[in-house]
Amino acid sequence: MIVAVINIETRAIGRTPDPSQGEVLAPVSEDDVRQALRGVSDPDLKQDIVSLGFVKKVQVTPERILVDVERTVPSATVEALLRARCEAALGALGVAAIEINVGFQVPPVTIPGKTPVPGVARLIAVASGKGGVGKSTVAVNLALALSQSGARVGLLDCDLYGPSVPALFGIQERAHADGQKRLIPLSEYGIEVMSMGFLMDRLAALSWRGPMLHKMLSQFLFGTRWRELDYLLLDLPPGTGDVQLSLTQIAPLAGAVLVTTPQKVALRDVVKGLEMFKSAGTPVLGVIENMSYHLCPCCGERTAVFGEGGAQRLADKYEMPLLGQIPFSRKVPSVLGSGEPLMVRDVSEESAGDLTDRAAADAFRAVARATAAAISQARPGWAAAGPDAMEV
Ligand SMILES: Nc1ncnc2c1ncn2[C@@H]1O[C@H](COP(=O)(O)OP(=O)(O)OP(=O)(O)O)[C@@H](O)[C@H]1O
Repeated sequence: MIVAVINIETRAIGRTPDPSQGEVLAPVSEDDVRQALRGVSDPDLKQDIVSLGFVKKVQVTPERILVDVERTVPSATVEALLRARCEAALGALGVAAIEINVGFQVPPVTIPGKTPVPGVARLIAVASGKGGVGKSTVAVNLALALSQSGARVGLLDCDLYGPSVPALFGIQERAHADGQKRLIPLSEYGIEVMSMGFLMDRLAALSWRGPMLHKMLSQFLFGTRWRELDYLLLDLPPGTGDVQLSLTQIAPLAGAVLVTTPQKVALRDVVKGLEMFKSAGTPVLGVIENMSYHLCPCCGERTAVFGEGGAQRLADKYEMPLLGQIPFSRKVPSVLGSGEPLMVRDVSEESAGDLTDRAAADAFRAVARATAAAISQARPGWAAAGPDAMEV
């Protein structure tokens, strides 16, 4: 009994027991390990990893503790940090070797009344109230940033009348169908991409009415051979027209992000998008403010060209997160059409990338992290079908 008391004290102060003083560590149990890991907070979700259900396996022998941690958000960016936090928490247990494996699995979401998209775990709509706010640019770079964080990502260009994703990726090829008449997405920089631009002549004008648009969107979503994607991003046309309404009806959206600039006119139209998603039961993950500010490449001085704080005020008013602020970047527009989005370019100082490009790339990475965290906790279907609607 006395030994046990000494042991508890020994663990609590985190030092190696001294056998000459009669200190012997009692065998560490799985419960001890889980208890210690309750003190480890997930860097993105800000909750302890045990309550989040991320601790999947604990194995304890007198010489070694093995822990498998499986997150629901891509882990590449936080793997080392989380491993270090776990090691620090378990170090006090006094076992010689500690092995922590960190991985992730994005669990698929099923929304009652909506057909799942084969091969896709979570669909995220990228929408804007106004045209020209940089929605497609954000969608492409967000897809790349998510992919760089370890996720398998696809991008569906839902702008049937004016597809811009092929130009942003620099894809000239046409898409083909397989033996079962399913469209095969094109692949660029590790992203699976499908767009109307891969099926028709770039210059051909399309004039379809609602039912035809609906049919084409269904074909793109359910008739494309997506290959085990964690996230499929849908780049919506601006506004709240036929395509957006069709998509909110048929696509099992796990969430939506709204892209805006800081200008009043753009912000005002974001609210319409917000209402549209709300009435469809699609959680709005947050707002992304693009062209937020300009950084002087020489001195780093920040200028709010279109005004300051607009998206933050909107986010506060409608109780949604501001997922990030993306500054003007010289490399974003200059590469339009050349097929090299900012997130695949080397913008390091050594390669003569300037401050504005590095700031934009950092902002896209931060937006991707915030979006992945938000989608992992989103509860689609609540507004439409009540809190029990979602099955994960
Ligand atoms: N952060 C940025 N810095 C500099 N230029 C940008 C930035 N974001 C977007 N742009 C430029 O703004 C223009 C509009 O961008 P984009 O085509 O992505 O907008 P959009 O909202 O998708 O437009 P639409 O929906 O009307 O097609 C493009 O020339 C693009 O290069």
